[in-house]
Amino acid sequence: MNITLSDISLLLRLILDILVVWALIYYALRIVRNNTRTIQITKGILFIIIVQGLSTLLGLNALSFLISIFVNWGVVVIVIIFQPEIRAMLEKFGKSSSILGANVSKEEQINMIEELVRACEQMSKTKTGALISIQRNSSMEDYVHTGIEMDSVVSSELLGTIFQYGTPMHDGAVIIIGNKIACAAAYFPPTTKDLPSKYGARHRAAVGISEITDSITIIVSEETGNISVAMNGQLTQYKPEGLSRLLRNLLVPDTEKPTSSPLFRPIIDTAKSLGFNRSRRQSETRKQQNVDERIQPLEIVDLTRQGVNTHGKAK
Ligand SMILES: Nc1ncnc2c1ncn2[C@@H]1O[C@H](COP(=O)(O)OP(=O)(O)OP(=O)(O)O)[C@@H](O)[C@H]1O
Repeated sequence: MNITLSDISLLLRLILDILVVWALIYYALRIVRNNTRTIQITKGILFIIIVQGLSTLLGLNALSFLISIFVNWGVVVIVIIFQPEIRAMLEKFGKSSSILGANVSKEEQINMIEELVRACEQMSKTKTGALISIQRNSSMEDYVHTGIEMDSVVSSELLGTIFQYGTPMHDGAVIIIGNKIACAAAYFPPTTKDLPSKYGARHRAAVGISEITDSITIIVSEETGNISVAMNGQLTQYKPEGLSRLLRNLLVPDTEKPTSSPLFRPIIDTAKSLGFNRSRRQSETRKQQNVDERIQPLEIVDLTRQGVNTHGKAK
């Protein structure tokens, strides 16, 4: 059998086509899964598609006509409704890692984590409420503009001062980009999910921002002093040592590996954010390590699962 160059080219194009479509579906499903709003809207769209199928099958022409008008305009409606999610997805594809983007060295990043964890530990002891979000691949510029803009290297003293009760900037969130505080007193859109009643507006805001960006958001509870982290719509409680390990795992780039050419950086970053850079075993080990760092399993609020009662205990 003769395989020509055009056959190989056709095969490569086919593989590329499948990979791109797969990545788009994978991303879309991830966005839908992590956000109650998108789950509800997707259910609505599926319902309309089923009704249209049935109406065509049963010959209900008027209903079928009405739905077809709706479907024709549906693309525009979907783009408008999903605008924040589509934007987040495109930014994720197009932007390089915030660490690389902000040109932060490994030492600076480690120093930022140490200062941040020290601040959280101190605020936890004094029960000072805090909400701190670290930008990763998705841009948080829009949220920076809702607060008081700053450009200061992260230090535990500065974070402690910002969240000091009664000061003008203590209300709202701090956003960290690279190793700098980009703003204080920022507003995050709260989640629409049903959270256990012990979680108030601060935790809602943290979960909300974690649903629409890939940020890491740390909450220190004013009520209990507990430190929690919101990521991908999930809230997990950590001890300071666990928090430090988690942040190092997620934020400190692996410098032993050779750095990639700037041309391929966006592709590699996207692949990394999709989890292609880690072997399954490495990712399992890290996951396990993070699970071990959690303060206690019963305190984990897995918001993607339905079986959570009002005390935050998984059924
Ligand atoms: N949408 C928001 N964006 C940013 N910060 C917010 C938002 N909503 C509330 N906050 C912050 O959370 C504070 C109120 O927290 P609240 O006590 O209601 O929440 P909580 O989750 O019960 O936290 P805690 O355990 O600390 O009491 C506000 O003073 C404000 O600083």
